[in-house]
Amino acid sequence: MPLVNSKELFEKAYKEGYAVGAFNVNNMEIVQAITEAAGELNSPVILQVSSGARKYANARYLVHMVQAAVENNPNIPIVLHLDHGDSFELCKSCIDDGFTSVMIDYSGHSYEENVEVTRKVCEYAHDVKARGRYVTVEAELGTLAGVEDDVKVEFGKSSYTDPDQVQDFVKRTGVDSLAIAIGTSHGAYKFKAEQCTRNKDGILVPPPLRFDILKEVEKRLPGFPIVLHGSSSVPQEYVKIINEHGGKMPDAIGIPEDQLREAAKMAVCKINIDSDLRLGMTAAIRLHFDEHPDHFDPRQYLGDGRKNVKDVVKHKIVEVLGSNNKA
Ligand SMILES: O=C(CO)COP(=O)(O)O
Ligand SMILES: O=C[C@H](O)COP(=O)(O)O
Ligand SMILES: [Zn+2]
Ligand SMILES: [Zn+2]
Repeated sequence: MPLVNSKELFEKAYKEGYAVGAFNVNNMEIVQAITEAAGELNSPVILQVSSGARKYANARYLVHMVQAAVENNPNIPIVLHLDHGDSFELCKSCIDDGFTSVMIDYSGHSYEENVEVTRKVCEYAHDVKARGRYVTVEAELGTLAGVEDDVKVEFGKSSYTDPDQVQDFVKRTGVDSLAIAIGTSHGAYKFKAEQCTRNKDGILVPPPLRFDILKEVEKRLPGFPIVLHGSSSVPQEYVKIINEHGGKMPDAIGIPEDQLREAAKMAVCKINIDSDLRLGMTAAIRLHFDEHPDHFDPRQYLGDGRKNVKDVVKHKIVEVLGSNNKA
């Protein structure tokens, strides 16, 4: 099937209590790993492109690599989504390039500016008469901590989503899904040590997600799909491999998977994961170089990286998202 938007995927996910994984793509191996995993597990999947990815890989390369993945996996629905679009112009350009879904992230601006720009993107994206297809739009209310594109939100400067704003925002913008801030955060260092406790193995345990806010949002917007960014769990086995093979990632920590699984059963229909793929790729490549100092063929170490990324995605689909066999 051709690329799809996220509308029907989210309707089904909401009804059946699972979430669709949104994984960031930056190169061919990552596109292949994600779509092979989803294909083998008969799962819908969202491939998302940040503006950093667009700069790195070139927009045309990414669109065509995703098209190749669609041809190779004709039985699963695949969405091509812009992650953290920071302007109307960028969203427009991706829509014109064939993206089936975009995020306009104006959550760092005033509420009224966020409403205005999101509304404008929706007007363009939803104009079926103009381009014969409906492009779905995600927006954000509240700000996550961590590094997001070139913007670093300091710990303590992040703000949770205010449930009192969500109805007005959705009504005035016509947006299709909403990313909310309930304590997730971007990157591999999601919490400072002083925000956490340590378990018996000395591993940091982060503060729990604000399920009370999620429940309030769900009450105000019944049936409406919610998105969680910053949802990597930072698998400690990969951090350990990285640290034991020349890397240095002290106190890297993520969101416990059981909490994400709970969220996926609720109104959360899209869960964003990027850092865990990076960790899988990096762990495999560091291990490969340590074990085979004589290797210099990129296919050998990138092949190991690709295999690890595929394992990560399969694990997420089955154990966290619950989207296997939902294609
Ligand atoms: O939210 C993300 C992309 O938009 C990715 O989050 P992570 O850094 O937790 O993987
Ligand atoms: O939300 C951020 C994503 O992980 C994308 O990261 P990036 O901007 O480094 O491509
Ligand atoms: Zn944001
Ligand atoms: Zn994000």
